[in-house]
This record gives sequence, C-alpha cells and structure tokens, in this order.
Amino acid sequence: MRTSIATVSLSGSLTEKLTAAASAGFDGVEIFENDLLASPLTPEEIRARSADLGLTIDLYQPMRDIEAVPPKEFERNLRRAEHKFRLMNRLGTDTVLVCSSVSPLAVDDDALAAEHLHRLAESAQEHGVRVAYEALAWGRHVSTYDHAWRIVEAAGHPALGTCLDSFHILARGCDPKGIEAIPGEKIFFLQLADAPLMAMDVLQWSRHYRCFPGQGGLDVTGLVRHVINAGYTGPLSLEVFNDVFRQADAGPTAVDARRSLMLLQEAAGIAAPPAPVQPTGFAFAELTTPDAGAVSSLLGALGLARTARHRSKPVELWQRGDARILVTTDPVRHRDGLALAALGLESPDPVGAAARAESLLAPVLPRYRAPQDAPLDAVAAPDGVEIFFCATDRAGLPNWREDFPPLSGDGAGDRDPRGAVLRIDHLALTQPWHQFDEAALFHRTVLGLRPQESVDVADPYGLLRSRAVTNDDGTVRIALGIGPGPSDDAGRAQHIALATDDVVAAARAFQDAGGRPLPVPPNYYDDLAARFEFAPGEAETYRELGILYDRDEHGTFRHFYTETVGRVFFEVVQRDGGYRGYGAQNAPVRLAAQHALRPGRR
Ligand SMILES: O=C(O)c1ccc(O)c(O)c1
Ligand SMILES: [Mg+2]
Repeated sequence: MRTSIATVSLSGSLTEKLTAAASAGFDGVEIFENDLLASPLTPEEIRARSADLGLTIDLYQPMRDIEAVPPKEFERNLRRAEHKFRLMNRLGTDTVLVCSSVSPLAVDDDALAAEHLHRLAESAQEHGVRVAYEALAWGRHVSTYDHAWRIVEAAGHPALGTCLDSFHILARGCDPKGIEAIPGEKIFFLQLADAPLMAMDVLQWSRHYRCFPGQGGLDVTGLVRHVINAGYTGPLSLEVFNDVFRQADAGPTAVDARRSLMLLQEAAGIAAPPAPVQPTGFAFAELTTPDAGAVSSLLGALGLARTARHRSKPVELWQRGDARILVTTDPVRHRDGLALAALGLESPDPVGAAARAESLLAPVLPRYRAPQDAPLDAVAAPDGVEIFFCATDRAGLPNWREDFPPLSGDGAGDRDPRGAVLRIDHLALTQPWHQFDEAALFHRTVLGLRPQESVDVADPYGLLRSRAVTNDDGTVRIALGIGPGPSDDAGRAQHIALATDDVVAAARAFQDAGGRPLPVPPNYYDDLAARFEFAPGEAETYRELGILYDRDEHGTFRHFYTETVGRVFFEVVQRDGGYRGYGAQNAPVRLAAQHALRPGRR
C-alpha cells in the first residue's frame, strides 16, 4: 500500500520535512497547516517541490470546530473553509481533514452536525475536494469513530467520508472490529500512531507521547487488518505528535517511521520482506582505541588472552572460552579513547540476515577488506555501532576467524579454570537520547530480537531508561540505555558483560592479576545482608570483592564491574537458576560509584 507521513511528525522547515520523507521512501505527505503558514514557499512552489521529490500531498489538515455550532458561527466557518478549498487547489491536494469539534459553542445534536457537514461537503465538491471527518478522542460531543461514522452516514454526501486515526480509537479502548461495518470507499483516510501505555489525560498523551507503530503498546496492526477488511485502499499515513521526534533529525526519524510501516505491513500480512534471521550468539565485540595499552591490561586481568592478530589490519583477537574481543588500534577514528565500535552476531544465515537488514533500510556498510578476507556483511545501528553478520567455524560458510592467524605462546587456559570467562553475556549500549525508540525498533525489526520491558534507573544526575532486546534462548542480550542528557558522560557509556560460572573466583583472579573492581559502598552490603539470607561468610565475600547481588523469581545474579576506560567498562556476571534480568536493582549504586570516580566529584 502507499505510505504517507504527516509533516507534524518530523522536525525542521517544511522543505526539510519533505526532503526527509522523500529520502526515506514515503509516497506522500499530510501537510499541517502550521507548516504551510510558516513556509516562505507559495502553495504552488510547495506543490512543485513535492512533485519534484516524488511525493503526493495526500491530505491537508486540520480544520477545527466546524460542525454543530450556532448559525452565525457556521456561516463564518463555511467562508473560512472555502478559502482553504481554494488553497488546496493551489497545493494540488484533494482531501481535507475535519476534526470533531471541541468548541464550547458546539451542541450535542447529531442531526445538526450531519446537516453542517453536508453543507461543508457540498462546498468542497464545488471546489473538487473532499472532506474526511475524524473523531478526536477528546471531541466535545463526538469522540468515537463509530459516532463520527454515524454522522457521516446520516449526512449522506459523496464528498464526505471519515478519517480513522488509530490513536483516537485505541487510546479510548474502543473495539476496532466495528470498522469493518464501514464501507471501504467511505474511509477517506487512515492515520496511524502507536503510544506507550500510560495512565494520563488522553489529549496530553496524544499531543506529546505518540510514537511510530511497533514502538508503543497499542495493537495498531490489528486495527489495520480491520480497515483493510473494510475495503480501504488509501495510504497508510503516520501522524505522530512526539516531543522527542520534534527535536530529532528529520532524516533518521523519517527512516525509522518508514521502517515501522514496513514492519506493520509485514505483521498485517500485506508485505513480505526477507524473513528475519535471529542471531544465535555473539561472535565478537570490537573495541576501537587510539592506544591498546590500557585495554590490554584490563583484558589480561579479566583472564582473556591475545590469541590472534588480523593478517593485514591492526586488529587483535582476545579470547577466553567463547568470549571474543577484537581490539582495533586506530589513532585517528577514536577521539573518545576506548569505544565499542562493532559487534559480530553469530547468524544461522548471514546473507539472509543482511538482506533482511537492507530491505528494512539499515545502512549497509562498505566492506573495507583485503581480497583474501572472509566476506562479512555489516550494517550500522542507529547509535553508529557496526553490526556484522557472522559465522564462526561453521562448515560451508565464510569464517571470519580465518583472517586471524593464531599467535603462538600466549594462549588462553594457563590460568586457573575456575572463574573462567565463558562467553559474552550481554552488551549494554547507550543510545543518543532522541533515538531510543528508534534503536529498540531497529533491533527488533532488523535483527529479529525481542524487546523486553523498559525499566527506569536512578542516576545521581538524572534518570536512565533501559530496555533489553534478546533472542529467544537468551544467548544474545543487548541492553539499550538512554542517558540523562546529551552532555553527560555516563549517558555515553558502553559496557561488555562477560559470563562466568564462578564469579567469586573470577573476582579474586581479577584482583590478583592487578585488576581494580569498581568500589561498592559499605551501605550497600549492610542493606544486602538485611534483604537476603546468606550462608555464613557469603555476604562478607561479596563485600570484600565488590560483588553485587540480585535475585528474581527464577534465580540469582552476582556481578562485579571494572573501572572505565574511555567509554567502556566491563562487568563479570554469574547467572544461576535462569535469572533473566541485568541487576537493575543495583544499577543506581553502580552509577553513583562510577560518578564518584570521575575527576572533580566527591
Ligand atoms: O491534536 C490534535 O488537535 C489533532 C489534530 C489533527 C489530528 O488528526 C489529530 O489526530 C489530532
Ligand atoms: Mg489524527
């Protein structure tokens, strides 16, 4: 189906909005009156610009407080409407949206509303345009889609139909099944928006918190199925009022928006992009650093060994068990010092995974590689982290490890195997504050991971939001975080959590090897001993080693943190009994401890 987006959903000038919508591949736009009024372009120029960009103008909006008002008021409304119909002719758009009235002058009289809308449609028809009547969820007398449709039906005019908006319908908990009773040709327009489930006034909710389908908690897909069953053939149009998107770059927001519509169409069974290929593990995490000194000591203290070096690039492979960390020395690229620049996902079908990613508008990265290197497909995540689709030592597939001839000597395994690092447990990646919803949707649609509940974590200098995305068996877990603000360092931290089967032994070995764990305040341990029952000496061991503790209904979680180098720190974790979380309980203590270590803080 054709896709469209309302200009209110994107930031910038009207020209910037049009350009972003076109670049993301939308077919059309809804033009908001304010965007037109504020534009230096004439309606004819806007029309030409849109056409040049390959966009149709599918809707002009909104007209407000038209119907069921006193006669003098209505005559004034009609005159205003005629002006807009002429403007629409200049713009080259044939449909105008009329919101149900919120005016205190409006009366609760469906027959009068129908008569007024009939007269409005009569005038619209004379100008060759049509009117789509939409029930706002907070409309004074008309606030549900079925009520709006009854009035449209009663008005009985060919230039009058209804506009359905998923937010207004689902936010009020209306059953969208009844949409199938509306003849498809009388549904003049369909606007789509999702929203996180929140207990708040519906107007505030709509004006500030709408998001793209798939980013919230409303069943937008189910609604679209009903609209299609009704016979609707117009565009799927996104109309998202969102305080964050209004500030974010229009380009990436428009791509995020189109991706959400692709997922929606896939879920509704009206489009079939290449199937998702869920990753089955982490092949590697890649750190980039201007100088490998500090990270080498840290990895060594964690028990990883430098086992191989890339045959042609300054990249070292550090390894222990199935945990593989690539360290790329690049004096130019990383002004941040150490940063997590890439991750390798073990994929059952790397080529299929890349095809899926590309079809869902993930930026495909050029392969800078020597002729003999294994071909690896990579895409960029919204935070710029590169994601490689890999096969590690699997027959019949290009093996990235063959690009890393082993180094002799310095092998893993010469340390006490207790407390050994087994694999990467999870990665925690802080997202730019205005791209959090985009990142969650990207990881879900492009990588086939499942988003978990979002949690809020108190930081001494703000509030962090965190949402994990995981594969089905928990072998890929990525905790997406959003920091307190654009300028905060903690808001840019990234971390790699390594799994062990004996965190106490791992912590001892780390300290014996010269590693410095993040210091945890004694108050934490006093409280811990009161919250849980421990075996004699157990809590003291945790206190001594800086180990944090958490428990859920499945099992226990014990973990410690290293100091931070550049943007990156490590965590070593032991999950027992199927513990599902990430120690969110302990995150405020961890964040405070990290802040305390920063220069100038006490
Ligand atoms: O918030 C509003 O006023 C408003 C305006 C037009 C719409 O289509 C809508 O859904 C809401
Ligand atoms: Mg709407």
